[in-house]
Amino acid sequence: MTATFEQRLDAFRRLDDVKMTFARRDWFPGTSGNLSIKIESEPLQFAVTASGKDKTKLSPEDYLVVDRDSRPVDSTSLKPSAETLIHAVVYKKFPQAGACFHVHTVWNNLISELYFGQRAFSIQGQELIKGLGIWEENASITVPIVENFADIPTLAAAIEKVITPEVPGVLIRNHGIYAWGGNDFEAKRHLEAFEFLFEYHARLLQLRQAVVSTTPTN
Ligand SMILES: CSC[C@@H](O)[C@@H](O)C(=O)COP(=O)(O)O
Ligand SMILES: [Zn+2]
Repeated sequence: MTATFEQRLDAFRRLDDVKMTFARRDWFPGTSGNLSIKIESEPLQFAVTASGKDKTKLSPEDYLVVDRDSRPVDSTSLKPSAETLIHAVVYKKFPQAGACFHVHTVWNNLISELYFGQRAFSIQGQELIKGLGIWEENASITVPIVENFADIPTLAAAIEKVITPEVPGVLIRNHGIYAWGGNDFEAKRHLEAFEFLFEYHARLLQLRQAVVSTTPTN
């Protein structure tokens, strides 16, 4: 069934809300980033940001609805995000996912470059890991990191291969993060938790370095 007018309006309003919250944090530099909310599972349809828009602004032409092949459901002059295929991969691999958000931040870019050699970033014993829905004591998480292939089908295939249901996110080297959740509230919480963990870890490394370089050796 095609998404109803009410379903679209609800998804677009939710996207507006998330978008403006992230925009206030400067999470969309240079028109980067894209957001989606699932509307229908069978057949898959989701609302996604239009490509190349200034995501710090609201306009009547910010979103469109696409199908499982990332094609617009309605006739429209809007182009779906260039990275819509990645959202589709997430929804197809994890049918329970209801929203997927992508941002480029300095912290996620730094972590993706620092740990690209291991193709993963791991962190343990941080309270904010609970923000990812992982409640065990002293939990550790591993976020996969993929190469930033310019060809989006290649990038989407690389992402499909490494994402797991345990950790709701993936880093793209020197590009950004995709995070998802059962709905927009959960996907936002996951993204915020990841960003906290990345910033904490990068700052910790900096501080340790500063302490080492100012500690007398004798
Ligand atoms: C302008 S830099 C960012 C783009 O290359 C891309 O990575 C991105 O996140 C936004 O693309 P978009 O097509 O607007 O969804
Ligand atoms: Zn991007």
